Amino acid sequence: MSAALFDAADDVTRVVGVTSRSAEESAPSSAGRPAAVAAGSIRFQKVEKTYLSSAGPVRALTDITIDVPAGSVFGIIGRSGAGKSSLLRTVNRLERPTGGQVLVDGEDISAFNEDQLVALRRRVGMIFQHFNLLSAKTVFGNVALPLVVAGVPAQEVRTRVAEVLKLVGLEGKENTYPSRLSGGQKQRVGIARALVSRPEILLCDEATSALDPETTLSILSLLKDINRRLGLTIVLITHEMSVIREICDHVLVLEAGRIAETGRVWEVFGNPRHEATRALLKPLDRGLPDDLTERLTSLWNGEPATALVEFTYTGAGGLQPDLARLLAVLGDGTRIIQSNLDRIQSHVSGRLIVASPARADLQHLIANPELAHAARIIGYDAADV
Ligand SMILES: Nc1ncnc2c1ncn2[C@@H]1O[C@H](COP(=O)(O)OP(=O)(O)OP(=O)(O)O)[C@@H](O)[C@H]1O
Repeated sequence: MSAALFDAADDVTRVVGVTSRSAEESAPSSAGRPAAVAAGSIRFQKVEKTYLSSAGPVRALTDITIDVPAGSVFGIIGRSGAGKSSLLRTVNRLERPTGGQVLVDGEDISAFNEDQLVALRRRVGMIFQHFNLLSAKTVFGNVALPLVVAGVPAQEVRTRVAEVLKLVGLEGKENTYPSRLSGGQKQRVGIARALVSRPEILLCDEATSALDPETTLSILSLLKDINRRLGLTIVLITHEMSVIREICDHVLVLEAGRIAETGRVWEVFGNPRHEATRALLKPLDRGLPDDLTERLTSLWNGEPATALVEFTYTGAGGLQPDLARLLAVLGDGTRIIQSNLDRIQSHVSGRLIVASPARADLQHLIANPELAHAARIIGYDAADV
């Protein structure tokens, strides 16, 4: 989220409902939900968003239609300015679409009045990149805030805060102030505050972007754990494919406000179709080392040489690198040079590069659909690579 564009303190105020009339029971959480719709489902239907700025209209979202299954972890990724924040924030009406509808549990939230919005924001929790904690309040005070605002009795507040602090691993930190916490602990407080209202949906706005890699992994694993244990839907935005790979079931790639592609994570990783997706995946692809690239020739002169062959796996149809089969086809002297394989949602995808003695029929031998989804000779080296 572009910090300059939004007032983060204002966001958290609206999300915990400080400015709204307090009444936890103001509108029943499932009011109006069609019987067949699972709690925690979201449908974006022809969603459009155009901002009116002093420089003229800015079209942020165009024709977004997609379902977020209840109970899934759904990642939205895209380059800066692609529209991720704009889309995420329509789910709790921090942004209002200028066209189309957002349905939460089958209800169109665009016509919600103030009371319904208060109830919606209890069903849809949110965490932020910069945590947005109140520095003058302790961990307990921050986490308790949404319940206190909602007029929940003190004893129940204590019970529920203790419950969520245990869930996020912050027992014993109740009386600590945010300034004494690490970034990861602050985000755990943010998660606890979002969960204390027992939401069906958790929105994560670049929740790990301000954290180091190790803390990022611990927060992602906490989110996955919460998703599994509580069954709540998680929608997260990120600009890092590694975050998507780590915890998401489904991914939506946005490009200039439109859907570039979408699908299950293993499908999109294994066979990225859009240029924007391939660019986002690039940092995860190690590529061939320079020392090898520089030595390779594209033509073979028939003399003894080594051929470097790249096998590509998309994860489709259960096809995996089978070393025995590769050796049976390529023969003795075949060695693995580099592997860029990933196992996502039980599907193996990526690239395997092997060195094999050059021979005239090699191209024919590797074009075997039982070996890989695609295969190509990268080049030849007269010496042994
Ligand atoms: N309040 C606003 N007024 C005017 N333009 C806006 C506003 N909010 C967002 N935009 C514009 O809408 C487009 C999408 O912005 P958005 O913040 O949704 O993208 P993003 O993918 O989340 O970007 P980033 O990763 O940089 O946070 C951008 O062109 C942005 O400049």
